[in-house]
Amino acid sequence: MSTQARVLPDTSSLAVDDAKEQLRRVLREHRATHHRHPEHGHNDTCERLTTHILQAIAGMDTVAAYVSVGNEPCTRLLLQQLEDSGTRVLLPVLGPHLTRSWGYFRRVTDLAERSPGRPPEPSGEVLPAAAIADAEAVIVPALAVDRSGRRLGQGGGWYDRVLPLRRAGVPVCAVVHDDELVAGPLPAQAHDAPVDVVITPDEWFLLEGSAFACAPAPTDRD
Ligand SMILES: Nc1nc2c(c(=O)[nH]1)N(C=O)[C@@H](CNc1ccc(C(=O)N[C@@H](CCC(=O)O)C(=O)O)cc1)CN2
Ligand SMILES: Nc1ncnc2c1ncn2[C@@H]1O[C@H](COP(=O)(O)OP(=O)(O)OP(=O)(O)O)[C@@H](O)[C@H]1O
Repeated sequence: MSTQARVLPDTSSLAVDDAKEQLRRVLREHRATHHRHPEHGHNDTCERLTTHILQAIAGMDTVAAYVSVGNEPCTRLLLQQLEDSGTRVLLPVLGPHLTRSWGYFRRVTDLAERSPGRPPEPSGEVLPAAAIADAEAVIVPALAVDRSGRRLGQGGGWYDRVLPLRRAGVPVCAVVHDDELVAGPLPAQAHDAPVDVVITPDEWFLLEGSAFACAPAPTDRD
């Protein structure tokens, strides 16, 4: 199956910050009208996306992920399945002024909005930003990603600041709706970490040249 990628406005004449803001506006509007999650349960799109994420992180014991909200691609079915398989999952916990901390996922029913306007968070010990070093892969939200691995986030710089703390060679896996995988090029700045893996309900793939893609394939003895 293949969904038409969104054609984004040409922002090449704008300063990078302005270009990002304009694209975020267009992408958020599109998301709000085209990507609804069922009120109860999950649909085929959630299931296909979950299957692809699980394939990308196969064999890993600890990953960092996030709890999807609103019109974001669904990660809640994934969390349910990771709970069942006993995979350890770090989830973002926002401190004062949206500072970057983590908490270990316990179970789906433990997740709760701990402050208004913030994504649901786990209860339990709050770990420092550097806890991302425990993760073997980091699953990140994005508004769009291009086929060269440039990622446009929500604009808070949350991931830009925390991703440099991951261990060397740990893949960043961006999750987007099918039509948010765009031809690009998306605007990018020096602080924007390129992603190693792109995951949508339709497909998932490694970006050529990523340290992850170059890592030796696991053998039966590993
Ligand atoms: N599901 C999900 N979780 C995520 C992200 C995301 O994009 N999606 N993030 C991606 O970066 C980080 C959180 N980023 C955030 C950035 C701003 C606000 C925010 O402004 N919220 C309130 C104010 C809350 C407060 O100040 O206490 C608001 O909307 O008014 C929340 C989360 C980590 N977790
Ligand atoms: N390492 C950093 N240190 C300080 N400021 C940063 C850093 N990385 C990003 N920023 C700032 O954060 C703001 C948002 O950055 P940007 O537009 O790249 O967000 P984004 O990548 O879309 O968001 P996110 O990282 O939350 O997904 C910008 O003002 C940027 O200058």
